[in-house]
Amino acid sequence: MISAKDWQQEQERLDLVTEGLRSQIAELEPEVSGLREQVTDIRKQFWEEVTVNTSTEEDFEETFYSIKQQEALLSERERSHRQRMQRLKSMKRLLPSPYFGRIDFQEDGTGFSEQIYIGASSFADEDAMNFLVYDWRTPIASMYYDYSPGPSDYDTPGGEITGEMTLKRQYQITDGQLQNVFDTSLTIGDELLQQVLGKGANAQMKSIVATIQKEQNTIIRNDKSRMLIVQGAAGSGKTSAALQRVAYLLYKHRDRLKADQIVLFSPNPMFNSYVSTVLPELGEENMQQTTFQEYLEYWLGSTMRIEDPFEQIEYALTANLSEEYEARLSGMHYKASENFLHAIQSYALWLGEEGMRFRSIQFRGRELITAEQMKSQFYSYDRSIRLANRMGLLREWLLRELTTLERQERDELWVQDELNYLDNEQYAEAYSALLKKYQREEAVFDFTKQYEEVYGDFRGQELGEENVFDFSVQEESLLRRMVVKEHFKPLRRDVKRFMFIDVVGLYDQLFSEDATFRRMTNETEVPKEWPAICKQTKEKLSRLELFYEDATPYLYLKELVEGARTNTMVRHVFVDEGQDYSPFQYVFLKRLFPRARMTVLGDFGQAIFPQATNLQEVDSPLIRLYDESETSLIRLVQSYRSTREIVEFTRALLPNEEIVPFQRAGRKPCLLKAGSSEKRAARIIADLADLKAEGFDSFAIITKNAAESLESYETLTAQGCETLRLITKETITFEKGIAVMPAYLAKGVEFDAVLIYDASSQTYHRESERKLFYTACTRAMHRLLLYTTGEWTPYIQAVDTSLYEEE
Ligand SMILES: Nc1ncnc2c1ncn2[C@@H]1O[C@H](COP(=O)(O)OP(=O)(O)OP(=O)(O)O)[C@@H](O)[C@H]1O
Repeated sequence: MISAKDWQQEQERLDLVTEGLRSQIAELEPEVSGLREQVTDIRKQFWEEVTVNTSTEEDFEETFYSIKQQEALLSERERSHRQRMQRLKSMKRLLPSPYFGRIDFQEDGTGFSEQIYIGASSFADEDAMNFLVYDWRTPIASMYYDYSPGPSDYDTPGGEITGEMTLKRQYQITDGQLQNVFDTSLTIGDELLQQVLGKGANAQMKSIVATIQKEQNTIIRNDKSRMLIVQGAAGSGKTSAALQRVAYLLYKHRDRLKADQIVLFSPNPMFNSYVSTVLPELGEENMQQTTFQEYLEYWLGSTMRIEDPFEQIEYALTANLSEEYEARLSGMHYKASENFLHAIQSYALWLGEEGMRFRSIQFRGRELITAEQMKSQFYSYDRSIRLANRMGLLREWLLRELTTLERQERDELWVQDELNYLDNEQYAEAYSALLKKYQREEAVFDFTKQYEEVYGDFRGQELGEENVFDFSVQEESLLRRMVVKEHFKPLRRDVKRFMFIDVVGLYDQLFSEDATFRRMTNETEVPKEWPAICKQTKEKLSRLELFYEDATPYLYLKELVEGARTNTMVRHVFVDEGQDYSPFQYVFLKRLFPRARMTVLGDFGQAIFPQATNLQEVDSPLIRLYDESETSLIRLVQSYRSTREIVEFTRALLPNEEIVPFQRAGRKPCLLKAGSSEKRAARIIADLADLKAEGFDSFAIITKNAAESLESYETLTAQGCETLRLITKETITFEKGIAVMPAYLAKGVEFDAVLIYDASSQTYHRESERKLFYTACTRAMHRLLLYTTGEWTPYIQAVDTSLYEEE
């Protein structure tokens, strides 16, 4: 705590800043609403004031400049309105708590020390001469996060500034009143962090600006790496740092980077709702948010049914052990591997030489162009041309062929039949087309005359000898052309979309017997379950369905053959829960966003999907995705979410993970063995009531899979537990209360208390499920309670007998 005198000085300064904010708000508010009216007025008058006159060239020019002028005026007013509006909003946001930190810094070579107050945004006094508050993202503010009092420095566009930090202070301010002031010698005082972390969980994630830790700050401000990889233990603040980083980038590059040029790939739609308030809280717009599944659906959903990752994990967790299961699991691993990625790349090269598969173009039950014709045309192109480019040439060829075939088709009998059934509208269309054609041929500009002539002809009147335009002959030929053209339209559209390539067949062909597969792909390491994997994949394909593990390789192959799509607008891609993506998916993202930098955040300790990628191993495909010189890896080991007691328990579940608990004390986890399922339910209900009475209000009953969620939901409800919320993969909003959910949906989110419904050895015994169990337990901030009706899962190594209770 600081002295009473210092406290008083601080409160006086706070009053001064609050007063300054109030008076500038009062000044700006009427201006902003005035501007809003002006802009609306200009919009309304826009067309009234502009008289469109195109009689002469000068008139036209005048009109053009008048529009331009109005437009410039409007956009200037709008810009100024936007800027003032933003200033007003940021001042209003600052008002209750204008800053959270202060550093006193004496720059080398100067004889005085400057007081830098740091808050969520900048605020200057009336004449904009003095900064009363510095935005946390300014270069000078970085020292607050990076240094303790003593020698310190920061980077500016003009170079490094060095000096001495003489004071570092933290504030808790509510409604313009100082609540707490801490002087700190640590980088960021533990006291403030203790207080923040001790609070209850929210339905929405909070911003951490006031307590960003040094290592998190390096993530937030990294502006060099093309690829920034963050491997961080559960609760180490990866998601928090990612969102602060978005806010930082938007601030630093505000003149050229907009929120919609940043994309976040999230683990599930509910997560989107969980993180959606952080950026608005910081005065920034939200970035785009999506899931990889959405992307797959977008490109493949119209032709194939794609299993989603949750269906896949449900299978992995619930299906009975059998040969088929082993094969599917082995397939999941193999299809997500780099080996398979290379196999597909080699397969594409092989296809450049032989084996390409096409779908013939059918028309009225006939084959217009056969697959064989396409194949021989395709392989007639120069082999040095890239596969996708050759495919482009073939597409051009097909379109030309269709033009020829379309012409030939006009004399077919079916066309005559169709002519007899044309309706009035189609006739009218033909006449209007004829009219245009006639106008072009005659090159006459007298529309009236033309109309009369054509109209006359329409009524059967003769045209003069010199007018040789034979309308009836022309009419029939035009109608024939129209009819055939209409029928050929879908053929052309399909050709343009590369529908003539048999991608299903190409992917299917890949799953050939061992020797053929090796020959086509140069692959040496084929899983021993290969025949069964082939059978399963082919069966699925025959129904135009794809396993989740097949969807990305399938799309990858499709793009190797057709050419890849790219999005050059996006500049930053964030991948949260990055361990859950396969090498394929990363190659994809790199190709899809060629101008973007990538930030991947994840924890291999929580890798619950079979397609997992290790983020930090030297030979991790992620580390090799971009050039080594462009790649940075940052490790976070300190865990902030859970109490020390919970972290000590959870880290024993994963002996190889490096996790350091933050020193926040709480109750030890409680392991309760109940005599029956009913007794367990009764105990859970009683525990929930106690936890509520203690003041907690966000709870999760976490289960292994969806079936167990439903069962526990029903059992607990039947025994009188009300207001339970059953979370499924379709749930899109995150709310407080008691949620019942499978562990894989609890990824990335947190609760005051977590209750593991069934921690028995019967439910969790496979080594592959250890990380799932760990993920579930690490969702707890303050309390962790585990229940069983049988033996405890072997992952629990707790020797502390005081944790165990029996009913
Ligand atoms: N510097 C910080 N100051 C205050 N709170 C923090 C800080 N860093 C992390 N936290 C808090 O710790 C909790 C966990 O953070 P976050 O969800 O970002 O971690 P994570 O690494 O993404 O976790 P997980 O991988 O387990 O999903 C959140 O409540 C967050 O607010």
